[in-house]
Amino acid sequence: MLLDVRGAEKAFGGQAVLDGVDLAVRKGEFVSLLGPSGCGKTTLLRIVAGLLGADRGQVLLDGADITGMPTHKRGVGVVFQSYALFPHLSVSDNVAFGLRAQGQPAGSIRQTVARFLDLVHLGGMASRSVRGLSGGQQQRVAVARALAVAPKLLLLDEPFSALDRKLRETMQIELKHLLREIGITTILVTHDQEEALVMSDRIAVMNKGAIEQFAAPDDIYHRPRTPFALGFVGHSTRLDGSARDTDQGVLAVDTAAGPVRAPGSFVPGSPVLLAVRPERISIGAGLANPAVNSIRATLSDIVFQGSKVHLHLAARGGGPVLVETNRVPDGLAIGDETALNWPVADTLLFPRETA
Ligand SMILES: Nc1ncnc2c1ncn2[C@@H]1O[C@H](COP(=O)(O)OP(=O)(O)OP(=O)(O)O)[C@@H](O)[C@H]1O
Repeated sequence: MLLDVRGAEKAFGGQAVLDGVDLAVRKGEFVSLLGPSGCGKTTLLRIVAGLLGADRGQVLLDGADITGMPTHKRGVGVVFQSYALFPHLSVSDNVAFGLRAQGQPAGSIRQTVARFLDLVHLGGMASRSVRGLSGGQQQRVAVARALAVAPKLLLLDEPFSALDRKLRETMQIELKHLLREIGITTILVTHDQEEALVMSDRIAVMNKGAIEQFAAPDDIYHRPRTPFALGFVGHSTRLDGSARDTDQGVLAVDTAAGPVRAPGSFVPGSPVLLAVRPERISIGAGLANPAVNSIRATLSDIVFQGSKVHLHLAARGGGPVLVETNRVPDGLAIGDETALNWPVADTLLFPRETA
């Protein structure tokens, strides 16, 4: 592991913000800390950066305990949400800043600055003032400045939030490729699931000061471990139910929309939550197939998403259902009732909290 955070705890004014967090990041990996505002992701990043001390716990980088070490000695590069560029300095002087602070010789500084400005496509703007740069260009300077000192670890705190959607998407892909090329280990803080899905090798889904799941994007989408991870990454339809019985590893559940089956097992009578991703549901005739769940629902809205269509339905006796499809089935109109089918194997099962 390049980075190993063990049992990090932090409270502000008696309020716990990090609740004994462990985070182990492999060398060369791109990891996102994903979660809603206030879940503690920036606090965790700042502890890794050395900008904030944890109340308890340890931070190891490359095997060395850096828990009490000041930021500038840690070998980490940080890109902040605001970029925090030096406004009175030129593009190249911004990038050279850390190298000068390290006391590197002028010739080598010139070479390094030129190399990183080329990498971020700002080769022609070295002598420009950073004041006149666009948001995307400023971000590139901030990235070049952070990378120029050859950190072991790059920390990115919501670095795309000041950019408009189109530029954000371009910069995400560009930065992902650049960081992979350099091979640097990176941790990104974001509340944007798309961003985390696009960029990460693994995502740590955070909720209320704890990591609920730390896994590859694909794993979190298809095998969310908690209802929170299910809800925070991707869309889903949720059905509340009560466990009936288990037969050969498949649980039968009674829901308001009718009986539904899911892989798993619970004590009969337990409150459970069932969920299914929108692209797994198909519209058609009702099926009496033990490997397929089938419920009935009424179409309430059709929302075009470009290449996909979202169908919003109301389950008979139940709540809202979301179906993602390539096109609206022939003859299906708003107000029509239809059968919805999805594989039992694609049905997610969780314990349900009851108030
Ligand atoms: N220096 C501080 N003093 C007091 N409370 C703080 C301090 N820093 C953070 N907090 C509180 O700790 C909680 C977690 O903050 P943190 O910035 O880590 O959340 P976050 O998940 O990064 O959210 P956001 O996306 O809004 O930045 C918040 O409730 C915040 O108000």
